[in-house]
Amino acid sequence: MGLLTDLPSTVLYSGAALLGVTSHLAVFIRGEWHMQAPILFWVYNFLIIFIFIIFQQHRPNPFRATIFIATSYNIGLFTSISVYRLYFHRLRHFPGPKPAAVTKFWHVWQCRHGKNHLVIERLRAKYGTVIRTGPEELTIIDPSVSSTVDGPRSSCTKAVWYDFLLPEIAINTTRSLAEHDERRKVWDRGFSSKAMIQYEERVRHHAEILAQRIETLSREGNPVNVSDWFYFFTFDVMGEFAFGQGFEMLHSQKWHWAVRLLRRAMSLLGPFSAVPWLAQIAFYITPWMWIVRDWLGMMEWCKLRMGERIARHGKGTERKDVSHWLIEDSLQKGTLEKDREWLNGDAVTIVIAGSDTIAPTLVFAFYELVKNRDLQERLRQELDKVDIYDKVELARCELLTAVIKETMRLWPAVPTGGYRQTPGEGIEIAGIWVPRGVTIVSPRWSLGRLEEAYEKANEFIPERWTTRPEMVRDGRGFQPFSQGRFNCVGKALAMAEMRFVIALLVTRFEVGFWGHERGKKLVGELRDQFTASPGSLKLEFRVRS
Ligand code: HEM
Repeated sequence: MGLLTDLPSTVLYSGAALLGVTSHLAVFIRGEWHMQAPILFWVYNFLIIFIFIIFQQHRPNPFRATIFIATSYNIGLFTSISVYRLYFHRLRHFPGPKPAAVTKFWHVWQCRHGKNHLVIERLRAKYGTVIRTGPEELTIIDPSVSSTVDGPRSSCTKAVWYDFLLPEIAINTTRSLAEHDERRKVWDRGFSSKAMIQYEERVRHHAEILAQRIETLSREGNPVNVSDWFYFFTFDVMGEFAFGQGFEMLHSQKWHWAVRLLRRAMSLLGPFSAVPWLAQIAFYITPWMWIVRDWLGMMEWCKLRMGERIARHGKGTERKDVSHWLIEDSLQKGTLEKDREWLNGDAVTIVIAGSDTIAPTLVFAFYELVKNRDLQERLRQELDKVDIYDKVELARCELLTAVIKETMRLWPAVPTGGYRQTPGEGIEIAGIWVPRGVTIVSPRWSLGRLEEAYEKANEFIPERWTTRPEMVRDGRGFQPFSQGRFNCVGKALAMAEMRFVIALLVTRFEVGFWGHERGKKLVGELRDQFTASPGSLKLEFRVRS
């Protein structure tokens, strides 16, 4: 204690700065620390209070001395981190903004309006294909990346980002390959062709309600804000698949409060997903705060619904939904109580992954169909020739599938997300050697707009997927559902759902922009918060005679 109180101030502050440098070089330089962030936060604050108490008895101005000591430590720590990341780090030779190499906070600031897709586009224009977008992160905009990091021979894992939601755990957030593969087997059972038939019936039922609602609005001479209605539809469907009960938004014609919470909480993923350690601190230390409270409130709501869903399992009233298969597996293994966190997390996954992806894709598909009325008419002609209630016939409609694919290319539901981490031995990606432990970002938004990969890349031309294949110069980067072990388990359901909704609405209505609407808000207010969150789009649906 004497050492701390008797030493001259300059020696004390220099010692604190040296301790900062040492703690970086000896401890923090290795491994991942984001999950320890809450503990580190408490230890740091506890030590500061402790030093202040000691100084109170021995220093003339204890408060000032404590602040100086903390500041000296911080300066030592952050100078060491910055110098190391800029001049000695394994990624120092990669181009990119210097502040991004020092701290992820640079990216947080750039994404403060939820426009990561545009931030990356600006960086691509300035730095080219490979950009260091974080101290340990490379964004690589090359069509070959997906097959390298997600292909069958890849041993890449999911990156630190996926710890963002801990302690909740779910199939799409676990970073353990073994745990993921085990859980995936259970999920696959829930998406067997037998299970799919039951889901599709319910999708159709809800789509019919959607069409009726739209018809009522249209007959009353009202616009249809598809950025609301397509979300009402998808959330109602997925709520049923997760908890055996929808959110009833198609009936109430307004947002369910839990979905509102969920969507507000998802906005966290826009700017803050770059710093998962900050999210951990917020979850543990400030659970009462603003969006954190929304997130935790939404999780609690899902937990309660899942509890009710489990209670209904096996009773005569139960309808087979995705949760049925997850609960059934836990019951068979006798691990229901142990698996509760998985079941809660997976239920949230069903709702978010199933709704927040299909809804924006439908919104943008209709945006493109109203921009190009000739295309809409050609699609209608194709659909008028088939029985849209026949799933197989619908899947054979080439233009319909092409419209969906082209929408997913230009307006991907997951615009920049899907981060991977390079394995222990490092890996060659797009002809570059990337060392171990590096986060790889391969943004679909930018890949879909690569002129090297697509002729007239910024134009919506569905024929590139049918009669004009030469317009796809390099299709390897087109992975809207991802590929390999982490690929989308709901892909077939999603395609069937989107095909049916588009077919139903296009054959029943003629669709145009409402009034002076031209989609300015839709695109201008589009936010990238892992999934795409579009602005509003008001359309006019006129019942076909
Ligand atoms: C347009 C519709 C959809 C698109 C574009 C889409 C896209 C994706 C993508 C890109 C991934 C990989 C995410 C990552 O790497 O972190 C993914 C995973 C996943 N999706 Fe979808 N998805 C769609 C619909 C659905 C539906 C309807 C469900 C059903 C509940 C679903 C459930 C999942 C699940 C559970 C995963 C995690 C799979 C795993 O890690 O094994 N998705 N999806």
